[in-house]
Amino acid sequence: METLVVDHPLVAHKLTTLRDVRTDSPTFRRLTDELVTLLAYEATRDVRVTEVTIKTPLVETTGTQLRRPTPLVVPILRAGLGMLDGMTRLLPTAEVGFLGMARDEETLQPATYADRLPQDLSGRQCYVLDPMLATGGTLAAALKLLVERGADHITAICLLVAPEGLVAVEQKLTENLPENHGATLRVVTAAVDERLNENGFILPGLGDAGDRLYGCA
Ligand SMILES: O=P(O)(O)OC[C@H]1O[C@H](OP(=O)(O)OP(=O)(O)O)[C@H](O)[C@@H]1O
Ligand SMILES: O=c1cc[nH]c(=O)[nH]1
Ligand SMILES: [Mg+2]
Repeated sequence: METLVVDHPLVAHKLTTLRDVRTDSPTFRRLTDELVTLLAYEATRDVRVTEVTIKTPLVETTGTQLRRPTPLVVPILRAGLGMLDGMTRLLPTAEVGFLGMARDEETLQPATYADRLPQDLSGRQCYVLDPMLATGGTLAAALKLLVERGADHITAICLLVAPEGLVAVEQKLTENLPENHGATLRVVTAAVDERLNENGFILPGLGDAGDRLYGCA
C-alpha cells in the first residue's frame, strides 16, 4: 500500500492550528475542510479520465473529462463527514456512499453501524475519507468491504496516520483478502505522526477528531 505524505507549507500550517487544543469547533471544521481540499488535489492525480473532443468558440480540440462512472467518495462517519464538502468541492460529480463505523473505546475494535454503499462496486475508483488512521482497524475493515464489493482503486485520505496503523492495515489486508484481489490501495495524508498511546490515540495527534469537529463525545 503506497503512502503519500503531502509535504506543503500550507498543509503544515493548517495542520498545526488543527492540532492546537485551543482551536474551537468552528475553526476546526473550517481547517479540516481546507486541508481536505489540499490533500484531495494530490490524491486525485490519478483520477480516471478520458479524452473528449469539444469545440471552443474558435476550433475543435481535444480535452480531458472524468471517466464514467465517476468516483465514489466514502466518508466514514462520524468524523469523515467533516471531510466531505472539501472533497466534493473538487469532485462535484462524484457519488457519495456512507459508512458508519465506531471504534470501541475499550477493545479498540471497529463496529459498522451504517452501510449505505452500492452492493456492486466492480471496477470502481473510490476515495475513503477519515481524518484519523490510528490502530488501523477502521480503515482495514472499510478497505476490505470495498474490495470485496469490487472496487479496484481505493485512496484513503487521512489528516493524520500512526506508523503502527499503516503496518496494521497492510497486515490485516494480507490476512483477510485473497492475494490476487488486484485492487490498488493508497493512503494520502498530511503527516505520519510519532506513535500511538496506550489508549490507541495518535501522538502528538489532535485528539478525538469527531469530538473536536462536532463538540460532543
Ligand atoms: O484506526 P482506528 O484505531 O480504527 O481509529 C480510527 C477511527 O477512530 C475515529 O473514529 P471513532 O471511532 O472515534 O468514531 P467517530 O468518528 O464517530 O468519532 C476515526 O475517525 C477513525 O474512524
Ligand atoms: O487519535 C485518535 C485516534 C482515533 N480516533 C481519533 O479521533 N483520534
Ligand atoms: Mg471519535
